Amino acid sequence: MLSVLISGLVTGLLYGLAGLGLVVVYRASKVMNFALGGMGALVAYLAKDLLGAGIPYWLALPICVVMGAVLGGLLELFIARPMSRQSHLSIGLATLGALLLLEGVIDWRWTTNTAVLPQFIDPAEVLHIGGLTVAWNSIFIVLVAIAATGLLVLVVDRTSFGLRMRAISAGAQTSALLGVNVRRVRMSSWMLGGAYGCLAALLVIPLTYLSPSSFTTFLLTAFAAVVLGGLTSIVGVIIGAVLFGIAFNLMSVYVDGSLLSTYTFIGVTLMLVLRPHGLFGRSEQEISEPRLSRPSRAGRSAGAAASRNRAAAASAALTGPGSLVARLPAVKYLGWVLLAIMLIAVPFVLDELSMNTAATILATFIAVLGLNVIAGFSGQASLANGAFLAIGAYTTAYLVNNGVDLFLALITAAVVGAVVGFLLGLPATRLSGIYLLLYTLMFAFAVPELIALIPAITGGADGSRLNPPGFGVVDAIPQFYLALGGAAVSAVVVMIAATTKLGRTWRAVRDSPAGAQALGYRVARVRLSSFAFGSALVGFGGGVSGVLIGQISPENYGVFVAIYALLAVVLGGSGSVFGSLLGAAFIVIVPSASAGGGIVPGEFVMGLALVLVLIFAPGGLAPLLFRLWAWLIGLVTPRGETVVPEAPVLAGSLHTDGTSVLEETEAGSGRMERTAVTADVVKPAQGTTPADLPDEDAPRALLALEGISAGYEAGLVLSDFSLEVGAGEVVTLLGANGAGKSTVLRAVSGLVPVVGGRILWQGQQIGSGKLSRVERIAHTGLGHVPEGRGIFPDLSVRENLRMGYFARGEGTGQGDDEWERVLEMFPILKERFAQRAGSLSGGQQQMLAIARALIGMPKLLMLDEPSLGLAPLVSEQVFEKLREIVAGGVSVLLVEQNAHAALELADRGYVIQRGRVAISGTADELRADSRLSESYLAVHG
Ligand SMILES: Nc1ncnc2c1ncn2[C@@H]1O[C@H](COP(=O)(O)OP(=O)(O)OP(=O)(O)O)[C@@H](O)[C@H]1O
Repeated sequence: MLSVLISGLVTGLLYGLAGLGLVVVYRASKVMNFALGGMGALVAYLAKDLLGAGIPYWLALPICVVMGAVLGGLLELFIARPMSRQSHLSIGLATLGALLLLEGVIDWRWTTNTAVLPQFIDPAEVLHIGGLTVAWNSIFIVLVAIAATGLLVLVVDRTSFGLRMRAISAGAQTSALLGVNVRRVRMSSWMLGGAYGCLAALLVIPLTYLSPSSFTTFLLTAFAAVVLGGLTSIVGVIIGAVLFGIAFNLMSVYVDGSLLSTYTFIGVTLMLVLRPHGLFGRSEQEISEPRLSRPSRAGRSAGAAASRNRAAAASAALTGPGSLVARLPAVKYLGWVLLAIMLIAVPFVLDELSMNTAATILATFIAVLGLNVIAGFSGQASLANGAFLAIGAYTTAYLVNNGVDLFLALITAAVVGAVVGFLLGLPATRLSGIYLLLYTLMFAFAVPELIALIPAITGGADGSRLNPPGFGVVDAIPQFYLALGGAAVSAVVVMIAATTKLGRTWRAVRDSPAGAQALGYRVARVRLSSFAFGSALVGFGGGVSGVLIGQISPENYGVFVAIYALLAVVLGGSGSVFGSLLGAAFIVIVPSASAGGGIVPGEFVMGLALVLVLIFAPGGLAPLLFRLWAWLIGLVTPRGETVVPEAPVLAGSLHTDGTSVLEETEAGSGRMERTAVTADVVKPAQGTTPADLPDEDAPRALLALEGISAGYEAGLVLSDFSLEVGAGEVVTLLGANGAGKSTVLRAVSGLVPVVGGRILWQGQQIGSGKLSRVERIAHTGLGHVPEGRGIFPDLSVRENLRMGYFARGEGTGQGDDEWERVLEMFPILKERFAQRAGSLSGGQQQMLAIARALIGMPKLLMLDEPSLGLAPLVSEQVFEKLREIVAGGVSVLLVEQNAHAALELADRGYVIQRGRVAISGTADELRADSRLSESYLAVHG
């Protein structure tokens, strides 16, 4: 018993260590780095080579851990960073691509065969304590794991890096405004995660075996252990993992080892339903930050506009009013008809081998399409595809082997798929992101066990034959037409569903669950319907592909089947029927081509393709082909017959270096990019000035906005907007909701790119040279307290204040004169030093936000609606503090709804209306202006 507990402890600590590798990255980037599995295997092979070359273990181990850190850094640099504006899930999928790529590299350089990596300490070396024998290697693992965990706790809780990491986990944009270099922190986290994951791999692989995917399998279980412990607490992760390891070992010895994954699935399900944030985790509060999309890139230059004109012409040729499509509706389906004819002709033109491949593609297409309904149409990424394929195949086999007609059996497989999908979907509708992935992954692990459990029906581990009369292994042509018929029916059913209300609600829920709920949709029910619908298709596809395989067994349906299916959805195009076909063709052809003597391993090609598509064509291959098709149709359309929409042109340059400040800050992360056309036409830029050189006629103003245009993907908000703030001046910016006030402040801070005009800050142009990134702008003395205060809720008051130091471009110091002065000014904060900032009252949070900005010693303090949501008395206290700050000589740019209070404080003011300056003048002039008193002062006075 004791030895089982000890081995459980060792396993648990290793799960924990691997889990920490995942958690560190997750905390900084909200991404599950699945590539860690491949990284661990790669460094283990490297370790084997180093040991083989005579390098001692004590040296090889740290070399390989450093290598893990380097791999982590490369992943951040080449995958996470270019994708930083995409959803976390997309980046997670790209790491799956990187996993395949790394496995391909291992295949290429080393082998696909299993090997053995020796243990650090010879297993023969044991310690006898009483009657107990413990291997020294186990003691070594326990000590290393405890030391590594302790070190990480110290780093995260006590160092400046840890503080920055926790801060960006709650709000990357706000951290950047405070001067934190978000990219650098993320890079360090990926490196740290790589080192921890690879250390775990080097300790665990010697206990099992070495193969390209052995550490991935371990890591997927570690993933479960980590989520059980809770992602927010490092110690929680380790304790959760140890409990998991011990329970796992006890079960495998005392209960039924053959049902381990099933018990895990049940445990994970209960945990996710009862404690969604794990045993020791808690719901982490994040700062609500705006998603800042850029104005359309296509509109930034005349050249781009011209090419967009051509693309628009081509699209209009296909779909626009008066277009070819409008005149001849059949053209819309021309592609499908051509494809159908080609497919029907396959048996007449292709040899048997190629025909079998085509049949496999079609059967795979059905399953990929089913997953696309779940993941692409309704936005629920699932790893249970292999399990549903198995359910469909076994149902079909059982019925056919008992004399049921094949077609009836296939329909039953679809019904069983739908029912199981519905049941699985019940808890799934409450889950999203990695929690949903984990849940479906555990289900995928459990199903093969359950299949083996009922050998009377499934044939157990030996599998089951599925050779319906007329469709046996030698009947290639009927098999092909079965797959083609199944694929055609599935495609038509999905196409019809997509155009009905059902399909529209799927997409509405995918694009914005909250928005869909506000519109009256029952989100859970909609998700459940897509889960059941998609699973029915996958079950049906399982039956069809089972007929093609002939002899089915649990190994056909491992978790990699699901990973490949997800890959096919993303590669082809999520939410696209044609994309599913492309994706299916890819995952069938590439591995079989490489198995047939290809030079490059199939995993490598698939992984690389997935990564490249996700980075450069996030919509998948189908939209690209569609554009090509539209272009071809455009070519054959007689000139002058198409209606080309007026293509708007955004003239003028963005920045002198051609890049937006926003692109570099990752401020808009979490949103899928879509290329939209901006409808506004803006005036040309007024020329640019090299930022690092003093301006020729240097402005006296501290801050000068000179006819700027700026906005978002949906359209420009500011146009020809000018404003100045002099040294020591207090300027207020007034305007109605949505007028563009916050956008002005965001443009100054570099969060929103300026596409026309320029902003000069102390004579240098924002967006270029030294001022090309948000955090660098903050370092030059520009303080920005954003709308909603931007307090880090889970950091203490003291830690929030320490964040202020980053704005000076230094590390976190404390206790200097400024610190003391600020605390004197806000004594309440000193009283609440150790308290969680999220537990402060609204007024105190506002004081904290202002105090934190002051610690950064700003020359100009920009405040976005500091009185928002505060009771009048508290709001008056905030203004009292602002008066003190102004008396101290800090310039202020104040955005306020309360015009009365703002004009009392300000020297001058501007009123903004629909992105332009409507009125400007001194505070007295504005107070006397009847237009202003009608619209603001009367209401707020
Ligand atoms: N992140 C964003 N993405 C797209 N559009 C946005 C975004 N933020 C604001 N907008 C749009 O830009 C316009 C101006 O918004 P902005 O927040 O600058 O106005 P505001 O004057 O500060 O008003 P409010 O007091 O409501 O914040 C609005 O039409 C708004 O819908």
